[in-house]
Amino acid sequence: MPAIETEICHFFNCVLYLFFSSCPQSTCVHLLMDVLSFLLHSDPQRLVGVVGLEIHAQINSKTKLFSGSPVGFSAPPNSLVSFFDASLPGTLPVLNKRCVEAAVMTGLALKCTVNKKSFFDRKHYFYADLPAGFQITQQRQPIAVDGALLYSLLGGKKRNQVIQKTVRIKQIQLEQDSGKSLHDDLRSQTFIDLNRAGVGLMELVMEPDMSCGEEAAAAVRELQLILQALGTCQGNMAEGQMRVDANVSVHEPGEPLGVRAEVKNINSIRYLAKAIDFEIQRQIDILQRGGVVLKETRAYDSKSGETISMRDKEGLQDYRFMPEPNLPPLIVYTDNASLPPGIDVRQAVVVEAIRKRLPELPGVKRDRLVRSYGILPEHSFTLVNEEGLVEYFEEVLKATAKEPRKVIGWVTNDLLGHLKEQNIPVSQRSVSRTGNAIIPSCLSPRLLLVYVPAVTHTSHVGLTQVFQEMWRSPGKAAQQLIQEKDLGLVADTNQLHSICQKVVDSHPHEVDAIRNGNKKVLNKLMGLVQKETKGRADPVLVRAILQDKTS
Ligand SMILES: Nc1ncnc2c1ncn2[C@@H]1O[C@H](COP(=O)(O)OP(=O)(O)OP(=O)(O)O)[C@@H](O)[C@H]1O
Ligand SMILES: [Mg+2]
Ligand SMILES: [Mg+2]
Repeated sequence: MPAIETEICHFFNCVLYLFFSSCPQSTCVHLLMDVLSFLLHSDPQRLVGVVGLEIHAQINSKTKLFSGSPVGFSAPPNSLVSFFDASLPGTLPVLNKRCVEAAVMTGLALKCTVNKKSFFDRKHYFYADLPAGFQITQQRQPIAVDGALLYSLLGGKKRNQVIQKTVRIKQIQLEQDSGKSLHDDLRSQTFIDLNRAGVGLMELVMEPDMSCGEEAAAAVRELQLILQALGTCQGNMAEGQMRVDANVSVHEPGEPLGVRAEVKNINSIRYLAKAIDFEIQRQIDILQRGGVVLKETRAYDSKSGETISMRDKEGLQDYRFMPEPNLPPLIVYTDNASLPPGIDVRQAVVVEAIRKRLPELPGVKRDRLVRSYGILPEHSFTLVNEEGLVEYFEEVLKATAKEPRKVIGWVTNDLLGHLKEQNIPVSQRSVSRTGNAIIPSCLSPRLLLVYVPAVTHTSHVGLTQVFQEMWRSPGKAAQQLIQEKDLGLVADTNQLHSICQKVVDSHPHEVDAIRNGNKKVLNKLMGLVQKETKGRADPVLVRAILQDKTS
């Protein structure tokens, strides 16, 4: 709060104090004073949002965290359930090494400290899809702590300035997923599907370092790309493989954090941004009206675009955490040299061995693309954002030996435009919707090689036309379309001669300029010839003819 405002508040406080302290009913009065003083100190105009995320990422593993049942999304209900998943008495957990390795790898990629020793705990709550009545999680000492996620936003008027941000990762804990409740409203029945019960989760807890929906969305998108690059989580939010709880509060900068409301289980990045921005505004409105923000759990309703109260969090807090008695401490080893004698190496989780397997992460990939190909940073974001697009871009570059800046324009505008229009992910480019060869052939660099020389060397015009025709006429080969639609390169010397002559005759000033040594003007004449031929004239021939006619 600026000095002058502080002075004013202080003055009012003194007046209030003098006024009320002379009154007899002092308790009541002090309460009133507190409220008034709060209202004077808090300036709702200066309130800003604070966001901290908890992200549940399903571990990409063939089997569950503590049982051998397979993991699958759309299997028939209760077909992937072992006795342990159903919590039958006498069953015991057996830790899945693959899940531990996934959490360690994710921790390393997010610059966390990996705890050599971590523990499993029971978190008790009652819900029909949790047959044991508790979830095995890591409350006391999780597997990884104190990391950071670097992410970027596109800012500026044209949204082409890359703004780098960081959010701290408090911890990554291993835990079990719960089952699913399926509600049949018509018959007022609830069915339980335990296929998901016991699937391995990584809960990533972020510090409250973000301030709005856009930042949270960018951070979650970056995390999703990282997890997908690592292969530790498939990251498909629509299938619930990544679910986000958004903790939101508002406060005045420099003042302590406000009371948080937790918007649970958001399963789309777009909704995440909307839910957070709605929630920030809702809380600001409450404070501006002089109200109080409740500590509660809320849900996002995508239809109305609002968050709705689910339950009061205050009363819910007693999870009765206790150490999981059926699992020993989880030990991971720094390197092979630190393995104790007699241990089965195949059973051990070795951090340095996992570090060596870390792939190129999205941030590093983007930097490399900008450095090696001279493309714009925002284009590197587009490439990395679409699964398979970087590989495709590099294939095209290699096959055509074209300027990277040209290829990027074609790939990001034409190709992505068409794929988005048809709602086809780039990664599925080899799968044709129409069942014929149009998509793979369109997107194959080998095909580009076939038709690039046949269309044009200079502009994308011909190329784009062929491309569009191929989408319109599935199954037809590029060469066939070039002939049928007359899209080929105009290389007929007589025809080009007469077009060039026409251009030369109608531009005597330009011709004089060239003859007087201003060779750049030749480009203008070349442009005019291309205009006449709709960009399909062979530029090498045109240049030669024009040079001849203007010499
Ligand atoms: N004042 C605040 N405003 C916004 N976010 C906050 C605030 N205080 C804490 N957070 C965020 O709330 C989250 C707390 O997560 P944590 O898992 O520690 O506890 P929890 O939400 O109480 O437990 P549960 O796992 O049962 O949901 C963190 O992501 C943290 O950044
Ligand atoms: Mg949590
Ligand atoms: Mg929480």
